[in-house]
Amino acid sequence: MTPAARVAAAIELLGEIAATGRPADRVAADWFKARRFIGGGDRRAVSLRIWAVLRARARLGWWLARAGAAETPRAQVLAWLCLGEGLALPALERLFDGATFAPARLEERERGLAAALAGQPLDHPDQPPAVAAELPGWLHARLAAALGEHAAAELAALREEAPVDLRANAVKAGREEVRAALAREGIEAEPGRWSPWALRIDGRRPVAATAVFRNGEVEVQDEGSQLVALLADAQAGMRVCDFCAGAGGKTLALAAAMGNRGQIVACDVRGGRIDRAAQRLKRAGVDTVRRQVLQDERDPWVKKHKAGFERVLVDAPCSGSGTFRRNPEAKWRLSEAGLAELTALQARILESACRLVKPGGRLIYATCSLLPEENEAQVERFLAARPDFAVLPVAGVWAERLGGAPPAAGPFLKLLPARDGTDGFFLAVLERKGTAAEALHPSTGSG
Ligand SMILES: C[S@@+](CC[C@H](N)C(=O)[O-])C[C@H]1O[C@@H](n2cnc3c(N)ncnc32)[C@H](O)[C@@H]1O
Repeated sequence: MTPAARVAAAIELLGEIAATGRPADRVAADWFKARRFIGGGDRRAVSLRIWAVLRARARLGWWLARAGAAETPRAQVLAWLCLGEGLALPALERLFDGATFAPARLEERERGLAAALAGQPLDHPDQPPAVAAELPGWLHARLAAALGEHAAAELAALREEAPVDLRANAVKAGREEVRAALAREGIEAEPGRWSPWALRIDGRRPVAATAVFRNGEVEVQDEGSQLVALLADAQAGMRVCDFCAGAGGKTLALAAAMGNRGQIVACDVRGGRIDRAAQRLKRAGVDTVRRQVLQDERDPWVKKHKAGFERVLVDAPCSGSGTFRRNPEAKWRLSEAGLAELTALQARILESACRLVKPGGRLIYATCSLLPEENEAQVERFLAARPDFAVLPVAGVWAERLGGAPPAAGPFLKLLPARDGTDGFFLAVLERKGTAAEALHPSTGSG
């Protein structure tokens, strides 16, 4: 591809992302799949540019509005080339030259726009805080309030690109073994800060193409996700339910924590996601997982298996506000009404999934959100309705599983990107009162 064709491709792909409203990574994957003639180098260059534009969307929009220009994908890319890549008018005219595969020639008003933006920085002191933080106004207000003294550092971190973490699959190999194998394939990795499985690699490397990935010795997984699975404290021989298993990221880690012994039931309402988990489980050498597609959270399967599990992980559907580094466009798809729907769903899931926990067993509630309405408030509401559950302070679980102390004090685990180097996560461990014997004669009538 010529440099101009790469620009044209970025404009086209951004248009597709805006039009479909689907997650940008999936739209991009489908777009490249339909254009297999685009080689690896071109693909990387186009991807880098569209992610850069998506990450800078609010600031680019602010500059475009100031110049009186509409916020189209073409204008966004033009503004990015000026403000993010430092190109001036002559270079832009060479890219927008109207040749085959190149973007159409610049119009007069676009030349004016480029002249107005040339030499300007992307960040400007007049930008409102929400624009500078790359967040919708309502969400900026909520996150800033929730993060308090951490707001400046964490909101800045959420704007940046996330690191790439790997999880050595303990079912097949130790961390040092995996690290050495990756090094032999040219990928340097450093041990993570918290999880005994974690390796962090430098930048975007083709991990999926390595032999060590293909034979299931390593998975791509944020260190925060690994900690959630470790703190679920699933042990060999236990019966564990992963209620919102999705494509099985945490299921795989739970199985590794259990030494691939015991039984895990991976549930989800999306059958397609669980099917994707099947391939990953096979590659990882995990054979303790049964898959269960649920109609909804109150599927009769739940009642049938009440008090049947020592551990129930609810990795709830959430705003994903702790992972905005990875999905920079997700925040623009979220609305206040959508958030209210999510919190109502989380409450319904907790209310139903808790029935699966044996007396003496644990319900682990996790989100990748930084918003208290999805986290602490959700747990408080649940505990008020279910006095047969009590909070198990996370520090004790952390000390037992990982040694030492969690990053911050408090009954729950809260991970913050800038402070802890992970995605943002929340985790609460709730123990069901009573002993295992009571499981046969549960005293609460709610089933
Ligand atoms: C945060 S994602 C799970 C990610 C997964 N645990 C992992 O580690 O890769 C939340 C999941 O909850 C599922 N979900 C949504 N509504 C649900 C419901 N009512 N009952 C169970 N799962 C639900 C979604 O399909 C989604 O896969």
